[in-house]
Amino acid sequence: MAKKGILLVNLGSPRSTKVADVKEYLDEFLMDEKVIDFRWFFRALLVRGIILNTRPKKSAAAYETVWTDEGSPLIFITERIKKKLQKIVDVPVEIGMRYAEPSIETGMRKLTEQGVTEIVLFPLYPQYAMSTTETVIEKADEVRKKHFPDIKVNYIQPFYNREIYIDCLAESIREKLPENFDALQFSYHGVPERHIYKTDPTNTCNLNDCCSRDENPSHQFCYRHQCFKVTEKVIAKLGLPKEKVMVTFQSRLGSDKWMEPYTDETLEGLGKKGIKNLAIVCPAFVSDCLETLEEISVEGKEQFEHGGGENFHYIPCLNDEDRWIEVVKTLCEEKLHEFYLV
Ligand SMILES: C=CC1=C(C)c2cc3[nH]c(cc4nc(cc5[nH]c(cc1n2)c(C)c5CCC(=O)O)C(CCC(=O)O)=C4C)c(C)c3C=C
Ligand SMILES: [Fe+2]
Ligand SMILES: [Fe+2]
Repeated sequence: MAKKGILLVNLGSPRSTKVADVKEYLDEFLMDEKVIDFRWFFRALLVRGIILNTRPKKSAAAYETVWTDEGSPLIFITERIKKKLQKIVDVPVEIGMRYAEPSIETGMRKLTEQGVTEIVLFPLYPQYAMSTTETVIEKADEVRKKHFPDIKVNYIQPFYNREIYIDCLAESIREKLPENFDALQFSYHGVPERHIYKTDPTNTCNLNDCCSRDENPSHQFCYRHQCFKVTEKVIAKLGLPKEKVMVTFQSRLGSDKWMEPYTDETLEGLGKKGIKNLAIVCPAFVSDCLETLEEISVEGKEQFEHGGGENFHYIPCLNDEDRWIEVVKTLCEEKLHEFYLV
């Protein structure tokens, strides 16, 4: 009789805030062809010849500001999600990171050591992107074929449009919204525009109005559409007027054209537009991490205040909130049942 298990997969963090460890992590991350999508030679030239000469020091200093006694927030929050989920499901649960440790291989090994032969793998990203969902699935397939050829893996799809997730996110935001705010900003992690074109098998997305349409063949693989959809559904639940809401994209890297508008430039300009009280949320991330705790809560606040803003209110990610753990459980159980159906 097959034994089932759950593997929760998140992005991963360096093992410590030492510059050498951050460099090793960034090397693995940025040398991933699904992240920097150039041929190996040009990727290595850019990453190892340019980025890794300066970025590790800067990133290590940033990690230093968010690191705690428990380590990287991204890792210990994923660990907490695992522990809470384990209490309410009756199959083993492990975590694995796309980059660094504990790796996907480590997570799969821990599951197989408990006798698991069928894994439900959950990439913890609400929206599909080549640099997140797709690279996780590719890596997990590679690991499975190489080390665990006899196990089956079933993947949970991006859940950006699932009502249970939207309800959960909307409720979480509602509870944390300040009494008075002039605008609510949805800041999603950006991707280069090229990635969206590249992963559109239908060639019907031109990164224009089509991403906001209710129906378009490209939506299943369009990160931009999926960010807009989450925003649209959440503000409908919250009963907020569109005029009070903004969507922006953060964390760009390099000189390519990334999706616009950019979060940092927007934040600098809000004060002059009369937005003095801002609430901001980052729904591309289910757990708080460097990109929310440092880039938004600290740097973003400074950018907003520099531009004349007064009250900046960061709304934390879902992290290990009980209502979110229930959503994780439901999505996992749906996939666990698919195993019974085949
Ligand atoms: C949530 C989805 C994410 C997408 C899409 C994404 C794309 C993407 N990221 C980079 C470059 C960097 N991202 C970094 C950190 C980081 N990115 C995500 C998530 C997405 N990235 C998370 C959760 C984190 C935080 C990790 C942590 O340890 O807390 C970093 C490292 C930090 C830094 O130096 O700024 C880089 C670099 C690219 C190039 C990209 C798409 C092409
Ligand atoms: Fe689109
Ligand atoms: Fe990133």
